[in-house]
This record gives sequence, C-alpha cells and structure tokens, in this order.
Amino acid sequence: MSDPRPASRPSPGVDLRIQAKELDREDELAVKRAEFVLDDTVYLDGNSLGALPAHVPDRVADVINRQWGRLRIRSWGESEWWTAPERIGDRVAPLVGAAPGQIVVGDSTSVNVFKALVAAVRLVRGEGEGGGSGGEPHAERDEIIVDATTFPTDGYIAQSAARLTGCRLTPLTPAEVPAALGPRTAAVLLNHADYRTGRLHDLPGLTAAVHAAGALAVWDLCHTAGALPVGLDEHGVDLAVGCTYKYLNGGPGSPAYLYVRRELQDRFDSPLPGWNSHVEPFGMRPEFEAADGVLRGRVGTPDILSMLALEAALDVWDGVSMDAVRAKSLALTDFFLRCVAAYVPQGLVESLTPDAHAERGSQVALRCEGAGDVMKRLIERGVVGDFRAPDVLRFGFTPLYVSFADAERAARVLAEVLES
Ligand SMILES: Cc1ncc(COP(=O)(O)O)c(C=O)c1O
Ligand SMILES: Nc1c(O)cccc1C(=O)C[C@H](N)C(=O)O
Repeated sequence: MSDPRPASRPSPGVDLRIQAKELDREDELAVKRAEFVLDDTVYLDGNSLGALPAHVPDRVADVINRQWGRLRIRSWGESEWWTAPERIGDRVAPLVGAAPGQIVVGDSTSVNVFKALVAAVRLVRGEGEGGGSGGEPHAERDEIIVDATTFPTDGYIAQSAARLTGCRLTPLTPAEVPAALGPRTAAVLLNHADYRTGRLHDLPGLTAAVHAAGALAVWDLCHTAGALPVGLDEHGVDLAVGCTYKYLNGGPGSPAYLYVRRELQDRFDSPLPGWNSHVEPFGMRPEFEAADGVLRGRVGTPDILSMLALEAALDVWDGVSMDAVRAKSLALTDFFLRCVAAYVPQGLVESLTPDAHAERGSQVALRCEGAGDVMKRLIERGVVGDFRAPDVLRFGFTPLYVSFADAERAARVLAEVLES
C-alpha cells in the first residue's frame, strides 16, 4: 500500500523544531538566559546545581580582594557582613511569598530541617522560652509525621529529631497524611515537590489539614523555590527550609534558609542556640537569651563567601514575576513530554511526572531500563540531566535559562541514545 501522506509533509522533528523556535521567540523570559554562563550543552540539571549567573565572579572577587583583603575585620560592619543572613533572607522572601523579617539564610538544609522540626515540636507542646503563649500547650503530642518519599537527609534528621523529643516517627506518603493526623501529632515534615518524580504536593491543602489537627507544618522547598510560586504567608505555613543552589543559582554548597512565621517567632526555641542567635552576641554572656524575631534561627558565624555569592546571584530575579516563571516551567515540561512522545518509541520510557499541572513541579522524571548508562551517554552527547537510583532519568527545567529548543534537542538526543 502506498503512503497516503503528501510527500512534502514535514517529519514530527521538523514540526517540533519549528514550534520550539516559535515558543522561544514568544518567551518573555528568554532574555534572562544571557545573564548566565552557559555553553552549547543542554543543561537540565538546575534542580541539582543551578548555573552560574555571569556577574557573580566579579562580585565575589570584590568580596575577597577588597572586603576581606583590604578591609579585613572592618568588613563585619562596613561591608555589612554581620547582617547578611537576615538581609539575604529578605531577598529570598519575595521568591517564596514571605513578607520581610521571616527568613534567615545560613547553614545547610539538613541543619535547618533539624532546627525547624525540633522547634515545631517544642512550639506545639508549649515548651521552651516563653512557652505556652498563644494557644493551649499540648504536652501529650508525641508524633512526628515525615514524608516517606523524602530526599533521604530529611528522613534521617526527622529520625534524630524524633529521638531527641521523645516522639514516635511515622513515615507516610503526603497523600496519606490527612487521614493519619490526630490529637497526638506534633509536627509534619513534607516536601513541596518530590525530588525523584517531580510531583508537586498540595501545600495549601496539607498545611490546612495539619493545622486542623492542631499540629505544625514544616515544608522543604528545595525543589520549588525559584521554580514556582510558593505562597508561604498566604497559606499560613509555620516553618520552612530550602536550599539555594538549585533554582536560586547560589552556587555549590551555598547556604540554605529557614522561614519562621512571624507569629511563631517569639516562641521559636531553637535546638541550636548559638552566639549569633543571642540577643547580645558581643556581650559574651554565659547565659543564653534569644534575639528577637527570626534572628533566633541563626547559629554561628555565617559563611560569608558563599553567602555573598548567593546575594549577588539573587540579582537575576530583579523584575522577574514568579507567575511568568511558573507559566514557562509548565510550558517547557509540557513541550518536553510532547517531544519525548513524538521521538521516543513507545514503551522505552515511562514518565513518573504527573500530567496534571497542579501536581507537577519543574522537572520531568522518566523511568527507563539502564537509566544510569543512558544518562552517561546523554551527557556525552551534550544533554546534562541526572540519574537517580534505581532507574530514573531526571531532567530539571530552570525557566530563567532553559529554552524550548533545549527541550526539543534533549528529547531528540534521548531517542537517539535509546535507539542506538
Ligand atoms: C528535598 C531536599 N532536601 C534537602 C537536600 C539537601 O540538603 P543539604 O543542603 O543539607 O545537602 C536536598 C538535596 O540535596 C533535597 O533535594
Ligand atoms: N546537594 C547536592 C550535592 O552537594 C551534590 C550533588 C547533588 C546534590 C543535590 O542537590 C541533589 C539533589 N538534592 C537531588 O534532588 O537529588
């Protein structure tokens, strides 16, 4: 039988390449790409380590050469090093929907998970400094619920926090949480997006359910901050943490952040009180007296070089609307999935990422056989994603610098690798 299609009909590849060009032409965020150091690889690993904003090296060089090299100790005041954690916290705040004065930057995400979770249990029980104000103390609450699908560090820290507070730890998928909440639940630690599948969890709904049970919600925003609107204040989140080296492009090991809702701050009793969280750090007093506000979330000397690299990196967000970022992220992941469906023969990959926009973060996870080897070959061919054991290919879409042409090329090269 002859082919009924007209001879001039373009292949799906030509169509998709044309569409990618059109989508890139219409993309209001496309101009942002020039603000990053990128080469001709397709970089889809910004959900692990964000790309370098081009102006950061000069700013860091100034911090090293002038602030450290010439001003030395004077820089704690003159270069405003001392106040960097709260100042940069206020730069992160609008990106996660928080009013100023509720975020401090510092330490790793793991350390901040520990602070937030232990403090949440103490808050609910009315323990600690000024304890019991603002509500009924619930000393009998002795359960911490943790997302069973979490990035491992949160699970490990939750185990330790449970041991230290005398709580039992209940690992559950986020969908199972509402039904499991009860009068003994103290705190619930959840991920806004699943690091493996890219599934977005219902932060407003789950936070409301946790509150209805009289418990507190702690959210890990590592995979959503800088990728979509979070709305911490709007949704009444109690405590939140996140890293800054993924979608916020702060650099390898850049400091994490801790959000403490304003109404909880005067009762926030950190399990890691350090001299930087003291009301009078240079008083060098033997007894601890917590500082006011979110400063209580600080611990020791801030890691200034990383922190000021992050501060510089945050400039790329000036004038960027998180709604535009979300719209592009969804369009990119939709388009990538469409290209994968068009190029990759059926049955070779299975998407673990939900189709529904309301359930999708900013990455696509594809399950396939030999995923580790497939990712190695993709990287050799200039498409950088990552592999998560045992069988997941992860592709992160950072709307500030990933283009639709990148998405099309990644799917095309994936098909070539899988067919070779
Ligand atoms: C959800 C989540 N939490 C925490 C971490 C890591 O925390 P840390 O910054 O302490 O390495 C990661 C990734 O590294 C993560 O994906
Ligand atoms: N933090 C990382 C690191 O220090 C080395 C390599 C990877 C990472 C990551 O961020 C992994 C990431 N959280 C993940 O979602 O898998």
